Parts: sequence; C-alpha cells; structure tokens
Amino acid sequence: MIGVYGGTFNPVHYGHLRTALEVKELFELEQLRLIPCRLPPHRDEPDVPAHLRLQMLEAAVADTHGFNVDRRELDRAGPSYMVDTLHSLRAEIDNTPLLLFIGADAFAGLERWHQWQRLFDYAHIVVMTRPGYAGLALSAFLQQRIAEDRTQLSRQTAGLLTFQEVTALAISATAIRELVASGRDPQFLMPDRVIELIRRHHLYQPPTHHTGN
Ligand SMILES: Nc1ncnc2c1ncn2[C@@H]1O[C@H](COP(=O)(O)OP(=O)(O)OP(=O)(O)O)[C@@H](O)[C@H]1O
Ligand SMILES: O=C(O)c1ccc[n+]([C@@H]2O[C@H](COP(=O)([O-])O)[C@@H](O)[C@H]2O)c1
Repeated sequence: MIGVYGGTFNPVHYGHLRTALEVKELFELEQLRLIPCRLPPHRDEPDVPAHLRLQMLEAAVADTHGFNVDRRELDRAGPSYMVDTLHSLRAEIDNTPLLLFIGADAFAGLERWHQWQRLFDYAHIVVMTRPGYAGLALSAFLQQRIAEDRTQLSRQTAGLLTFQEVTALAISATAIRELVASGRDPQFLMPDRVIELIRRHHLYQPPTHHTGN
C-alpha cells in the first residue's frame, strides 16, 4: 500500500512528521508520499512560496526511510486539487491500494473539496485524529464507505473510509507562524533544519522597519 499525505506545510512541523511516521508503520506502507500543494484550493495563497515550503519539507525528511517528497502539485498550474493529484498518481500505480491520509480538521471540510466523491475512485481515505477536532456526523455517502476491517483496505485498491488514532500533538503551522512572528523560539516543535531555513530566509517574521538613521 502507498500512502499520500498532502498539505500546505507552511511550515512542516512535528504534528505532520510524527503522525506520518505512525501511519506509515501502522498501515505497513511501502512508501508515504508527502505532497506539498502549490496553490491551496481552499485558503489564501500562502505568503511563503511553494519552493521554500518544499525545501523545508525536503530538509525535514531527508534522512527518513520510506518518506518521499512528491513535487507533482508544484508542477501543475491552477489550484492544487487533490482529485487531480490522485488521478495522476493512479495512472502511475496499478493495482496497489492508495491511502489518502487527512487530519480530522481537513476531513471536516471534505465535502467542499473539488469533485470530492471522485477521490474514492482513486484512493481510500484514512482520517487521523487531531486535538480539538472531535467526531462529526457523516453523510450517507461517507457512512457507506466505512471499511469493515483493515484487511479490506489491502484487498481493494480504492473506495473505502477508515479512521486512525494517532498521538495527539496540538501543534499547528498557524501557531508556529504566530510564535515566530512574535519573536519566540519554535525549537522542539519542528526539526532544527527547518528552523535554520526559517531563519536563513527570514520567514514568518514581521517586516523590519528602517528608520533611515
Ligand atoms: N498535529 C497534527 N495532528 C494530526 N494531523 C495534522 C496535524 N497537523 C497537521 N495535520 C494534518 O496534516 C495535513 C496538512 O496540514 P497543514 O499543512 O495545513 O498543517 P496545519 O498545521 O493544519 O496548518 P495551518 O495551521 O496553516 O492550517 C492536514 O491533513 C492536517 O489535518
Ligand atoms: O482538492 C481540494 O479541493 C482540496 C481542498 C482542501 C484541501 N485539500 C488538500 O488537503 C490537504 C490538507 O489541506 P490543508 O489545508 O490542511 O493543508 C492538502 O493536500 C490540500 O491540498 C484539497
């Protein structure tokens, strides 16, 4: 089975990395593709350009076996719709189940995603727990997709929905951006290599005002 973990990764943090490692182990994935989006379809365009978000992600997982950073959304014009991403992945990967991992916060908005029902034509969806986001009522469409058990996910290449508890880490990119902007230290929320890149490129810091003196 191959996993897909998409995100804005602005910036990548241990909430992403720890949950990614846990699902890679729990689902015994051959590989986990981390896919940064170029233009998020559902939120304002990030201030940090895609190539820097990609660089931070690549630095974060450089030494992690089985994690692949997949650049396909960066090479595509227009909004980075997940259905297009899965469609192109499926064209390369025959007969292997694809698992799309999304956090409970992102899952709450799934039915607003572009052509969301088609996601199930290409992949299963695995919803990971995230602190602050409790269970929500499922539509009949989603209820019908719930996998009976884990073995069903490996017997079928796409089409099912399941839920996975992961270590609760209340870390978010929004909180990190705010922390850095207020001059505080993000150490231990994300890899040091990512922090080095944030410093080198002066990311998330308030603009410095020159007095002219
Ligand atoms: N701490 C976490 N626990 C579980 N899932 C997470 C966590 N942080 C992010 N995710 C999941 O990772 C994916 C990508 O998230 P994203 O890159 O938007 O990070 P974020 O921290 O949610 O960012 P932001 O605060 O800017 O919204 C989403 O599916 C999200 O639910
Ligand atoms: O395809 C869509 O319409 C769509 C709408 C919202 C979110 N997504 C994807 O969901 C993933 C998580 O989104 P986010 O906002 O938590 O970074 C990321 O890969 C987004 O591109 C995709």
